[in-house]
Amino acid sequence: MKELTVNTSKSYKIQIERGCLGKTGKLAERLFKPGAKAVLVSDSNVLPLYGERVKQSLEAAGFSVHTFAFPAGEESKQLSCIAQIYSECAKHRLTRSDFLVALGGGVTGDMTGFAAATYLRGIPFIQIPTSLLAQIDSSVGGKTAVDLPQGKNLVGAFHQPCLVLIDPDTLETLPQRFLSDGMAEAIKYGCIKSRELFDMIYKEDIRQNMEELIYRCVDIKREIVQRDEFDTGERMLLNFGHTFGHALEKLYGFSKLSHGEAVGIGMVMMAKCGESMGITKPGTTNEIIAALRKFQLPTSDPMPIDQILSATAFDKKNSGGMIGLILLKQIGEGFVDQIYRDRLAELTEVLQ
Ligand SMILES: NC(=O)c1ccc[n+]([C@@H]2O[C@H](COP(=O)([O-])OP(=O)(O)OC[C@H]3O[C@@H](n4cnc5c(N)ncnc54)[C@H](O)[C@@H]3O)[C@@H](O)[C@H]2O)c1
Ligand SMILES: O=C(O)C(=O)C[C@@H](O)[C@H](O)[C@H](O)COP(=O)(O)O
Ligand SMILES: [Zn+2]
Repeated sequence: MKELTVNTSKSYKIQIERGCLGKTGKLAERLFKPGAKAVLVSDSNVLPLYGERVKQSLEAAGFSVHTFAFPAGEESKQLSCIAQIYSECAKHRLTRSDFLVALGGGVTGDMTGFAAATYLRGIPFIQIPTSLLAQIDSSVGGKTAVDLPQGKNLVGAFHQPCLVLIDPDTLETLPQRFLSDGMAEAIKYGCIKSRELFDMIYKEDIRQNMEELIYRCVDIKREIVQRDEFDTGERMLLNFGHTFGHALEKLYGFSKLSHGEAVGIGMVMMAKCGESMGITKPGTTNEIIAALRKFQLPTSDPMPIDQILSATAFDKKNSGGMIGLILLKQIGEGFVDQIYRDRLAELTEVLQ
């Protein structure tokens, strides 16, 4: 078992332990009054796999639990689904001393977190991430959101969970495509902060060491988020590959590319730009491509660059006429560069 504490505006624990789903009730007892109500939010794939285990654990601890599942997939990450979660909360008369539980991947976590941030102007929620991506990234740090047709995560709030429970055993049922999806974000951490982590991912049989991978990634994210909870500086590093990645997701209607696939392509594009500007160490792009290929992740996309650049208008790192770009000096060393948006075309010429 590994445990970490996140010290942000709210302090909370992250527990990484095989089989810990069955401990949800015991851990929630420390946070909520006996008899509190919970709405357990999940998706159509995950609820049948793990819903009963979590529900029973919470009920055994004296909580009253209602479940709600939405159709699995990024296409559900919309305001209409949030409205359905609100309806569940209202139907069961949740108060501010009650709570939500997000059981599933990043889509479940982001939506449940946003519903928790806004229902009654804020109620607590527990993150129980079941995809690799959610275990290493989305369950920690309090970014919650839904997509709009215009772009990714355009409506959301910062709302930290009160507990993150990570059971690596749930990865046994995760389809290969989504395991790879999570590996893209793991490679991201290596790129921005740790050559050692990057090498571990690239050179070792990482499937044998998932707990260590989860711990290392979450620890990097925790440290960054503690220093910049509200995304005004260092936290933007976690967006490496996301400016073009989010643009691609949006351009394909949030259906063709998964988040990790799009971010992987975005990282390659950024590394190429950095190399062509003479900022990034030569050979970095090829290293990233090789790491992504190890997990059968795509490394390029035929979408025309002018369309990608137009779609970046909705990136949250835009401010006035400037946009924050996340670039690498080398693997393990990311930095944020503010540039004038009208220079984007020139700086990305290498991608034509
Ligand atoms: N808030 C953040 O900081 C943050 C960080 C990274 C990504 N995200 C968001 O996370 C989302 C992507 O997350 P994701 O890749 O987990 O997507 P997802 O939630 O859609 O899960 C991927 C697929 O795996 C299935 N699944 C999840 N766990 C499973 C399990 N244990 N067994 C079987 N199937 C399982 C889901 O049903 C789904 O079909 C995107 O919307 C992205 O924007 C948010
Ligand atoms: O936690 C963060 O900060 C991140 O940027 C993590 C990203 O992996 C994640 O995809 C996040 O949701 C993107 O945030 P956004 O602010 O660009 O919507
Ligand atoms: Zn991401």
